[in-house]
Amino acid sequence: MHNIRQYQLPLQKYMAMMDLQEGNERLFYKLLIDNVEELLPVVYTPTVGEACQKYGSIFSRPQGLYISLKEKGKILEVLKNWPERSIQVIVVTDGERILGLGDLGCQGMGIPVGKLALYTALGGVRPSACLPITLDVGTNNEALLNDEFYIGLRQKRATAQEYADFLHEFMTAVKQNYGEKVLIQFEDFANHNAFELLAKYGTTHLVFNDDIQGTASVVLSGLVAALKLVGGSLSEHSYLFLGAGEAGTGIAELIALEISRQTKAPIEECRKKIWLVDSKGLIVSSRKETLQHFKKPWAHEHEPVGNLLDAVKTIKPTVLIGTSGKGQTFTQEVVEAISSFNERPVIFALSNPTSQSECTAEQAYTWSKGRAVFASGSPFDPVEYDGKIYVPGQANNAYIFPGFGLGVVMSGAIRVHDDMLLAASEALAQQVTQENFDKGLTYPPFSNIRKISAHIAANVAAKAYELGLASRRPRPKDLVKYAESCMYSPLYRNYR
Ligand SMILES: O=C([O-])CC(=O)C(=O)O
Ligand SMILES: [Mg+2]
Repeated sequence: MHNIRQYQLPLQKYMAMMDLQEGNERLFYKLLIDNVEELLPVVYTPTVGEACQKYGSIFSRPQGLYISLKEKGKILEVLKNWPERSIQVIVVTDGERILGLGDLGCQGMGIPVGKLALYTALGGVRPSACLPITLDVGTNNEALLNDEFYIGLRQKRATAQEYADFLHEFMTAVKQNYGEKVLIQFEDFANHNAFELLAKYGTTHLVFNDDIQGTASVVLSGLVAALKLVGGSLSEHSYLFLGAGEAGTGIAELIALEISRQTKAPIEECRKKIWLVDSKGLIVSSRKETLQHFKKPWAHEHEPVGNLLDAVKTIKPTVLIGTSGKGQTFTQEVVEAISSFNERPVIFALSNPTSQSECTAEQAYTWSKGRAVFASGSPFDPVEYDGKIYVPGQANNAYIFPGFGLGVVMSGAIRVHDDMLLAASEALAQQVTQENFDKGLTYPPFSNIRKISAHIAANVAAKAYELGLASRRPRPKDLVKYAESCMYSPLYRNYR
């Protein structure tokens, strides 16, 4: 830590940490686990975003497995080149939507590498059981195509049938090589592909989309906890989203599902409490014809509204959630408007990295005069406003996916079910203590994350058993203890 702290720039710390991961993996995990709050922003958002943008020019050694279009027809062979045989979790990207930074092509590799480092540090999945994969299907990022240090194929992205065939070969090869019980986490795919892949492979493979499902689970948990601060039940609130992509529609659907479970009302009814704004304004029924299919369930009866501020004023939501990938879109006017009719507005600015956050923590607290219950996707430091300290929560899927994945692999689950996402969400919300609430926090601190992950894993596994999706028999009696016993710890062996 002394060495790492000597570096001034976060990117230098990142590079030093990546060197350490390569040179002394145990020490890397020991540092990360013991200093998680300090190092998470280094190996994960926001710094990993900058690292991906500059990946070619900071490149020293390859990490993870690249599979390019050139390997079409030989993907199984390529997979067999990876030295580890017993893989439990794959995180795969095609780099088309890296955080809120757009198409970074092959340089998106930083994301699967970073996510899997958290699988191990936060969720205790053995490092050798983790496989980061980047599918190189080209990039439409002109700057990268012209960059002498770009590390990927210099061609436009494959699309349509060519893309579908390539992905199909990949999915088939993974199952053939590693069996049914390898968890495949899709990460940072563009909207259209993300929804399609999840729907297509959800019934044949053990797949999980972190941006749709992981984000949904973490945000639902934060909302349930926020209700302790603002009062009311989920169904008594109204929700407005800016951004109707993977995170926005994923969160919206999980909220609707949970409301439906709680009130026994049909899910179609529950969806009506939730409104989404995209780049063309409020999603309303008159736009239905031209909407992408994943937005259609949110096209409620309403006259057209062109922008977020007007939508806030007409819908009068109690909860405002940003998932658009664009920074500084929760303007002073927007925050003041929602604060004018809510005693305690709930404001979640979820886009990553920090540069893309819809507003900063300081802005949220200042413009709401200290009344907002605020959380963000990337970390913000505590803010002092009017003599009081406000601690923002970090509503990032990093709370969920490591424990979720551990629960899946330890129970030998063969499919992911939405109820397992609800189970993860519930377990996380239960880990928020009175002391956290007293500080205005809707998430427990990351310093306890391994204990939190064990509880999430146990609840997810319990649900998998209940649904008949778990293949590990017999079912361990105490699932929390079992989860803890499965967790990798970076200890040196004793030699005699
Ligand atoms: O990586 C993160 O910090 C959260 C996430 O999945 C995303 O923004 O795509
Ligand atoms: Mg992501």
